Amino acid sequence: MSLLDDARKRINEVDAQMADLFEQRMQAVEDVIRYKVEHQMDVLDTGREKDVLKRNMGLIKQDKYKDSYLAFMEDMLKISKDYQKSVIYHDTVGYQGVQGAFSHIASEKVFPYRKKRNFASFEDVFQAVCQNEIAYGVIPFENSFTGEVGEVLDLLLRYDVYIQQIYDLKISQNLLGVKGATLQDIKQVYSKDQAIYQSKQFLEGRGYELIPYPNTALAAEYVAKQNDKTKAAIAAKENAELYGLDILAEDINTSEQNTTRFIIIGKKLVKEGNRFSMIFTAKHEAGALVKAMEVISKHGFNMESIKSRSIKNKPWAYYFYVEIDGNLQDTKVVELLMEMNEVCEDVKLLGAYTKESRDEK
Ligand SMILES: O=C(O)C(=O)C[C@]1(C(=O)O)C=C[C@@H](O)C=C1
Repeated sequence: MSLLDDARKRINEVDAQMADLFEQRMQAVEDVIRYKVEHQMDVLDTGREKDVLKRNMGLIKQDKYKDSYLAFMEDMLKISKDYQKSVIYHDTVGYQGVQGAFSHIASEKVFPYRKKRNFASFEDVFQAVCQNEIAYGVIPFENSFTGEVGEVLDLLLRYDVYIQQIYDLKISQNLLGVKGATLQDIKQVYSKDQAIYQSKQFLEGRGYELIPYPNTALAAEYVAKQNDKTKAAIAAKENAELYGLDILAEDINTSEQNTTRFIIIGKKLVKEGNRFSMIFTAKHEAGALVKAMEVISKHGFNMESIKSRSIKNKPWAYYFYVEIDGNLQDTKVVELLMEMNEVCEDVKLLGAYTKESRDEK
C-alpha cells in the first residue's frame, strides 16, 4: 500500500468517527433548541461560544494546527447556529412595515398560517432571509400605478436570495373613521401621499384637510388612537378590523387596476415554474447589450420584461433585469445561461416562479 493509500485509509476512518461525533453533537443541539424555544432564549450565546473555543483550543497539542482548528470550530458554531435558526424560524415570514400595511396583507394572503415578523426596511428583510432568521420575505416589487421599487432590484443584485414566487395584490383604498362616524363628520384625512393621490377623484370637493402620513396603516392607527369622529384615514380594509375602525367609503382609489406585485424571496433556488428572472451587466464594449438580447432571442425565448438600473458607485454603468418565459429545468435554459455568461460581464439567476397567463386573470 502506498503512503497515499495508507493516509487515505486513516482519513476515512477518522472521517467515519467524525461523522458519528457530528451527529452526536447535533443531537445535543436539538435539545438546546427545545430548551431555548421553551425559555425564549436567543440562538447566539457569545459567552458560551468563548468558553467552547477556549476549552477546545486547549485540547490541541500541536501549535501549528491551532489556527486551522480555530477556523474549524468557528465553522462548527456557525453550522450549529444556522441549523438552530432554520428549525426555530422555518415557518416565519418577514415583511417591511407595520401591521396592516400592504406588505403585511400580502404576507397573510400568501402564507395565512405562518408566523409573521415585521422589519423596518427592505434590506432588513433581505438580511434576515440570508441569516436564516426568517424562511421567506414578502417584498413589493412593482406597482401598476407607480412603477417598480428600484431599491428592491438593487437588493436582489446584492444579496444571495432567490425569487421563489410572485403574488399580485389588488390595492384598494378605503376611508376609515372611528366607530359611529359618518362621511359628514370628517374634517381631516390622514394617509400616505400616494394613497391620497390615488383617491383624488373621491376626495375632490369634499373640503377635507389632507394630511400626509408616513404610511397608510400608521394613519389608521393614529385615527383609532385619537378616537375623534372628525378624523379619518385612507388605508386598506384590513385596517378597519385591526384598529377597530368603521369603513366609511369603500374602494375610493381612482384606478381599479391598481395592483402591486410582491416577490417572495427565500434562500433556496426553486426550479419549478413557467418564468424566470435574471440580472446581467453588459460588457463595456459597443453592441454588448444587443449581443445579450440576441442570445435570448436566438434560443427562442420570449422576454416579458426588461428594466435597467444604474450601478451604484459606477457612474454611467447599468445592469439589466429581465423576465423570461421558460422552465429552469429545460436544457434550453441551461444553454441560454451558459451563453449569457459568455457575452455578459456578470449574470445572476434570480429564481423561477409561476406566472399565470394574462388570459387566466
Ligand atoms: O450552547 C448553546 O447555547 C448553543 O446554542 C450551542 C452552541 C454550540 O453549537 O456549541 C451554538 C450557539 C451558541 O452561540 C453557543 C453554543
